[in-house]
Amino acid sequence: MSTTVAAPVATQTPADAPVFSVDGLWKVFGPKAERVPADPELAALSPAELRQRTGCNAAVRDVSFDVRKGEVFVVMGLSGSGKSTLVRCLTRLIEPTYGKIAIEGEDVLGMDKSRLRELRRRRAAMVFQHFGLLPHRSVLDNVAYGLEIQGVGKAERRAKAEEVVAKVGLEGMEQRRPGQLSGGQQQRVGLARALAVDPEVLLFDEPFSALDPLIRRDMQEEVIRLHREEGRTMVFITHDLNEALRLGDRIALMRDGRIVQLGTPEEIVGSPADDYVREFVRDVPREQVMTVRTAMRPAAADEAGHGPAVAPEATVSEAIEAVARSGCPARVMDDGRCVGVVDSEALLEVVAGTGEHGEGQVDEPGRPAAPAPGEGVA
Ligand SMILES: Nc1ncnc2c1ncn2[C@@H]1O[C@H](COP(=O)(O)OP(=O)(O)OP(=O)(O)O)[C@@H](O)[C@H]1O
Repeated sequence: MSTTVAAPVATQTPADAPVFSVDGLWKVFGPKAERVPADPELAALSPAELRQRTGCNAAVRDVSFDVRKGEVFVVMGLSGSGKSTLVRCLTRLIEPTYGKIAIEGEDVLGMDKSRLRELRRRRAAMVFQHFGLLPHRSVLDNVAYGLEIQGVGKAERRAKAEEVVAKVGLEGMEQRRPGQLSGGQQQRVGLARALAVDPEVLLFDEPFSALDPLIRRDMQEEVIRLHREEGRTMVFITHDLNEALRLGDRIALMRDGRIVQLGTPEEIVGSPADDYVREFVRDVPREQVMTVRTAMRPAAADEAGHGPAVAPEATVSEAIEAVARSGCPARVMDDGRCVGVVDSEALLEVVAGTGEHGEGQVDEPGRPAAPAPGEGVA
């Protein structure tokens, strides 16, 4: 049995607190696991050396990050990098070995059983890869299940279940059993069940990896739509880089239990923190991820008044289209003001990954190309 060592969590008011705040988190499996984070020499060993010396496996190693309200926070990495362990630690489905976790400023490691139950049932709902549906219950009853175990009355939970079933596009299927649904539809039921309890944060553990590519794409669109419409905070595990880039506001890229880089898709693709990340993102079509901010230069006097307009968050790919159509540089317009221009040369440099903009210089003040201190290379 490992002992959890909980250091005190700073008090923050819910309004300004991140949804999750994780600080120096470790999960070590194996005998006397707690000695590993406590001993700098053991903590510094490679995974293989650690296993050899202690028989322990450090699945999560000294990880720190915040999940901000309303963002889609993606945890990405290859198989075995520690994604599931990390996300399960957030609600103590796996008991962390060392570190601090807070949800909206409340210390998770100090929660008693009933508070923890409340956390898992109401505040941080999980959507799993294997949908975990009850086979003999209808879609509606499966969706209402989370409310039922909370003790919500029948009429109220039925009304809520009907509402979320419609929200995820399963209208007309309320009375079917899970076995009468396709994989994608079953995953929608899983999603609806999590949404029904109206959680502060949805935790997705590789929910779409068993789905075929087209249905997977559909479900990703669904998540994006729900996020846009509801602004719900989401933590999303995936080993698929394209999925991470499509869904993530920010991505934590894990390797051997550590976060090797934490940043926006643009930061990760444009400014990889090390050779591992660079290799990881090598084949990403940069023009679909990088925004025009990367390629922007100040407008000359005769450029500010004409030319196609693009938004600062437009992708390089969109700007290429605008420039190609008009034959002149595009103006980057923010709130009706021209904040710079992008010409074909700078745009092509982003695509090729060469020149001044090759590694994602983000010119705008306050938007560093490199991850912010304490957030980047762990
Ligand atoms: N109960 C356990 N006992 C011992 N080692 C474990 C246990 N659970 C996970 N591990 C190890 O911890 C490491 C991280 O596992 P984890 O499942 O978190 O990785 P993952 O990135 O989610 O992988 P996948 O994408 O394959 O699910 C792996 O080396 C795994 O073998």
